[in-house]
Amino acid sequence: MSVTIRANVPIPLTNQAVETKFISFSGFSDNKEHIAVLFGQPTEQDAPLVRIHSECLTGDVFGSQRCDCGEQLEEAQRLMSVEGGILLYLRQEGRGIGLYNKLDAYALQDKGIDTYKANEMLGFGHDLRDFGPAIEMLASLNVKRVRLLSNNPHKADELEQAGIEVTERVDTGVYVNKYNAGYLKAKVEQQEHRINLEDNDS
Ligand SMILES: Nc1nc2c(ncn2[C@@H]2O[C@H](COP(=O)(O)OP(=O)(O)OP(=O)(O)O)[C@@H](O)[C@H]2O)c(=O)[nH]1
Ligand SMILES: [Zn+2]
Repeated sequence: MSVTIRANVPIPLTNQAVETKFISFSGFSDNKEHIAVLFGQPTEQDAPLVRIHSECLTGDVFGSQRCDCGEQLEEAQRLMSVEGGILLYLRQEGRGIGLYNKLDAYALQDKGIDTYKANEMLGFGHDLRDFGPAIEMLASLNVKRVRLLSNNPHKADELEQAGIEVTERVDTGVYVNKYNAGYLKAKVEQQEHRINLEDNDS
């Protein structure tokens, strides 16, 4: 399994202090358009800040409050615009079930089903994500050590198992509100996400 860089193009972003480059790849086995965004010259750092972010159209683009994805994406860009870093944006919407199915899962959640059970009721696993493409992108960028911006210990495990050293797991902020409180609570209770919901009133 290996991917190669297809294009490496500067794309200036609003309010970025450092240069940003979008890198596309050839050779993903799932044929999806995963992308790496480089802030500054992170590949020259010993262990750059890395965020592996799974696509969430509702949160990332429209600022949905049903999850914390939009805020986490914004935070990653804010931090990386100062210290540099690599944002790996994986096209696996809805933890891999796709947008339409995610909306079906939301409809079930509105009837009181939790986020993981809703996936299962629709006939999916609770999390269908594959972090292989992120590992392949890091390998092709020659990045062997990272500081991982995530509350999800499973992402760190996947990298370590693939031989990429996680020198530090950096917690993201806690973005709880009345619409996403149940979703975040399920992540903490069922998937050991490190999110301190205690100090935050929803
Ligand atoms: N199936 C399903 N997917 C959801 C739901 N809410 C958010 N998502 C998806 O969950 C994924 C969240 O991805 P990330 O933010 O990268 O990962 P994470 O596992 O929450 O871990 P962090 O790195 O701490 O953010 C995205 O693909 C969202 O589209 C939901 O209720 N149901
Ligand atoms: Zn989301």
